[in-house]
Amino acid sequence: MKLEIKNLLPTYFEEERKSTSEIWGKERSFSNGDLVNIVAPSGTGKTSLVHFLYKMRESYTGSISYDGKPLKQFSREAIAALRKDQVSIILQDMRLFEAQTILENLEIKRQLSPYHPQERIIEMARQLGVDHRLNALAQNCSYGEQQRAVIIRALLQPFDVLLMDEPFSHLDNANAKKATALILEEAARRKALVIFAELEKADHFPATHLYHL
Ligand SMILES: Nc1ncnc2c1ncn2[C@@H]1O[C@H](COP(=O)(O)OP(=O)(O)OP(=O)(O)O)[C@@H](O)[C@H]1O
Repeated sequence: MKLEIKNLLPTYFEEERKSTSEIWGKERSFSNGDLVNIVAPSGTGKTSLVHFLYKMRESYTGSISYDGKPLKQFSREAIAALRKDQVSIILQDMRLFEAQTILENLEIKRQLSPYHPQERIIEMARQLGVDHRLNALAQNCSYGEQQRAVIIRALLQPFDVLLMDEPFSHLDNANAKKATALILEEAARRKALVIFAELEKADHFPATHLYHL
């Protein structure tokens, strides 16, 4: 799948941002297998960019297209299909069902967009060191545990593109490394494009493209 951005800029940013950014105001094209690290200090628009790419917000000028089709033209049905089968996301805002267990949260997602068998949930949880929390209610889990669950949730569905906005903000370095390894394994399995927005350059992420926002 090809993701292209052209002359993109949040409507609430000054035009001059285009002259200092390697993303805003530029033309970029990404495809399957690309590992894109977007380095973005606070306030440079990391969350805005990820929200735009997932069509959660449309307050931008310029264009975003998937396989040549402008995202702004996707119907409600087309965007639902895109999110179900082609584009997965790890947001800062974790959006777990608080009164459900971690396993229930993950199983709901797995059944919605089947890709892996249920055993894979357990394996991934073990790999990230949260298997002992699978039967705990999401609301009783630490932010770090919830964040690992959110990472697993994103990896349960099929995808060609994985969008990540500060996915390791609640993890220590050792756990961030384990999570990166799992993400890379799952992305490689699908030959996916990964867009990884982070405050600083992530040494444990083998980026094929590095841009400063
Ligand atoms: N809808 C909006 N209207 C006006 N300004 C906005 C809007 N959304 C975001 N901003 C501003 O744009 C800037 C970038 O916001 P964004 O959340 O994209 O940044 P970020 O790089 O993800 O920051 P952080 O690392 O602090 O999460 C901020 O100054 C923010 O206040």
